[in-house]
Amino acid sequence: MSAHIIDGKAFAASVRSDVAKDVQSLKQKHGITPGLAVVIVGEDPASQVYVRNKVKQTSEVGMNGFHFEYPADTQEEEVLQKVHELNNDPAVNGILVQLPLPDHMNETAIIEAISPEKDVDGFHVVNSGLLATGGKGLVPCTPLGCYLMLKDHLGDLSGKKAIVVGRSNIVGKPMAQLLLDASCTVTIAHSRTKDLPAEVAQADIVVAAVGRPEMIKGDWIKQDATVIDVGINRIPAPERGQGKHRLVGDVEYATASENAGAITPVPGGVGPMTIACLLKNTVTATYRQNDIKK
Ligand SMILES: NC(=O)C1=CN([C@@H]2O[C@H](COP(=O)(O)OP(=O)(O)OC[C@H]3O[C@@H](n4cnc5c(N)ncnc54)[C@H](OP(=O)(O)O)[C@@H]3O)[C@@H](O)[C@H]2O)C=CC1
Ligand SMILES: Nc1nc(=O)c2c([nH]1)NC[C@@H]1CN(c3ccc(C(=O)N[C@@H](CCC(=O)O)C(=O)O)cc3)C=[N+]21
Repeated sequence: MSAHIIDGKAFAASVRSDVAKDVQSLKQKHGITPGLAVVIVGEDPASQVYVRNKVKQTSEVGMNGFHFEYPADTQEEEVLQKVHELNNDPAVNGILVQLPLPDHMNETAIIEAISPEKDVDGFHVVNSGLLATGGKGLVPCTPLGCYLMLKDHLGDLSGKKAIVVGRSNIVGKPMAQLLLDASCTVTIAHSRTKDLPAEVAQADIVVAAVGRPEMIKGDWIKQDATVIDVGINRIPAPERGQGKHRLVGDVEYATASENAGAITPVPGGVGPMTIACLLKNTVTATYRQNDIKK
């Protein structure tokens, strides 16, 4: 059996269309245009596409976008200064500082400088704390996108066995938290996990967030499991011409599709949903900052 392909690109378009409606209503009823500020330091080539898509889609949904680029050798103090300025700017409802930051910067210090109400990435310790304790904060975009796709495809998730491979603060941990909140039985695997194939084989839901091209093999996947592939890996593709690359996920897609009930492709799966959820979080933040009920 060949798996159902979960179309993240189409789902993201529908999330953005809902966001655009909210933006319209905020403008018409309240005279507010949500604003998203993006701060980028240095030139990480993998981040460039992401940033381009963000800028384009921010204006497509009718929001204001503010874009700040700094060279890689900028002092941390200058970025902190900008974050403070954006915290105090009423036209800015959401702030995203693109990661990774150059090595000489303290990533944590910069993230914690963002006002939690404007932290549309959901990386601030206040927001991760709220997520961990069932509070109402802002949820990191990538896990939120994965969760929305799972809910849309499976409906009730309660009692399902889920495995999250990867335990980063930005993907793995918040993903596990969301699955736990949805009453899944959750395993979090990482580089020290003893028998990863055996752990994966038990799961009804597999979320792969490792950052290693196609490391989750297709024959590990339980029959009819739902597979969400967060990985975005650029690998050489000489078959497309000299120096060309292509994107692959963390899951061996062709073989996993034979076992899985449903699977997200790369590209066209989690990536577009991440950006859609960033816009969604910006609208959510705008409602809350202005004390408006949706
Ligand atoms: N689609 C999207 O919107 C986004 C995609 N990504 C992609 O998702 C992937 C993960 O990102 P991120 O969480 O930031 O990555 P990190 O590098 O921060 O974390 C990777 C995790 O994978 C674990 N890991 C590494 N090797 C193995 C292994 N052999 N077996 C099991 N676990 C392993 C690590 O374990 P340990 O903790 O033990 O070291 C770590 O917890 C990347 O491909 C990234 O590009 C990221 C953000 C957004
Ligand atoms: N503060 C911060 N927040 C982030 O959320 C964040 C970040 N920093 N740094 C980088 C990672 C990576 N990330 C992606 C989002 C969308 C796509 C995306 O749209 N991908 C398309 C493909 C794009 C292409 O063709 O290259 C897809 O998968 O279909 C990719 C990567 C967000 N990240």
